[in-house]
Amino acid sequence: MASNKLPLVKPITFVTGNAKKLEEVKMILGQSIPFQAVKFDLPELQGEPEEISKEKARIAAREVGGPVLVEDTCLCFNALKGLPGPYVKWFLQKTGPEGLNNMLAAYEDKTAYALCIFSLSLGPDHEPTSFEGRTEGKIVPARGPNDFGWDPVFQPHGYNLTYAEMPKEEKNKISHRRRALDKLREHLCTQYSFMDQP
Ligand SMILES: Nc1ncnc2c1ncn2[C@H]1C[C@H](O)[C@@H](COP(=O)(O)OP(=O)(O)OP(=O)(O)O)O1
Ligand SMILES: [Mg+2]
Repeated sequence: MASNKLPLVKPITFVTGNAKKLEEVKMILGQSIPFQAVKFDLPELQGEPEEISKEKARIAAREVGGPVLVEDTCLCFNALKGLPGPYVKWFLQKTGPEGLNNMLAAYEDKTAYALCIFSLSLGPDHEPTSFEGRTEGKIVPARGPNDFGWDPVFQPHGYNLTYAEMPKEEKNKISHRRRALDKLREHLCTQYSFMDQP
């Protein structure tokens, strides 16, 4: 029976400058989607999270000349109307996780959400499609190993542990990145069939 899925030349190239991010994506996707990784620090626009992610995908598709996947992560404080959001990387570099917690000292509301937006582009002439995952939680004084970003100060709702204190498998079951990747996997598996390079 003829399949009505679109052919997609594999693998998709995941472009990121962040080795830890790549590690999580590999753990979550396993063998379900054929992809390879390229280490490249893509320039990032200022603006709304989805547009930042899509623009990274457009640039990556031009660089790679084929199907690419990129991701942009935001940490959004409700008391600050969503800031630092996509700029959390630069806040973190200057202040460390503890500085992020201190930023909320003046506010009663410590709630926050982690937002992850993957963008898939099939190539330089294609408009990217985005997949968003969001996990609600709150910002707490840092606890747990400080080896990935703001993990020590983010405690997801329903847990007594921060992302940093949770076993990796547990974090990857509920994380913003997991939720976004579930949507991406569903999209790829229902719309495309993977084929080898001609
Ligand atoms: N799951 C996570 N847990 C904790 N910190 C994270 C997580 N994901 C990302 N971060 C950190 C890393 C960065 O400091 C910031 C997100 O910025 P972002 O631009 O998405 O990453 P990046 O610049 O390190 O990689 P990329 O090259 O893919 O853009 O949040
Ligand atoms: Mg980045």
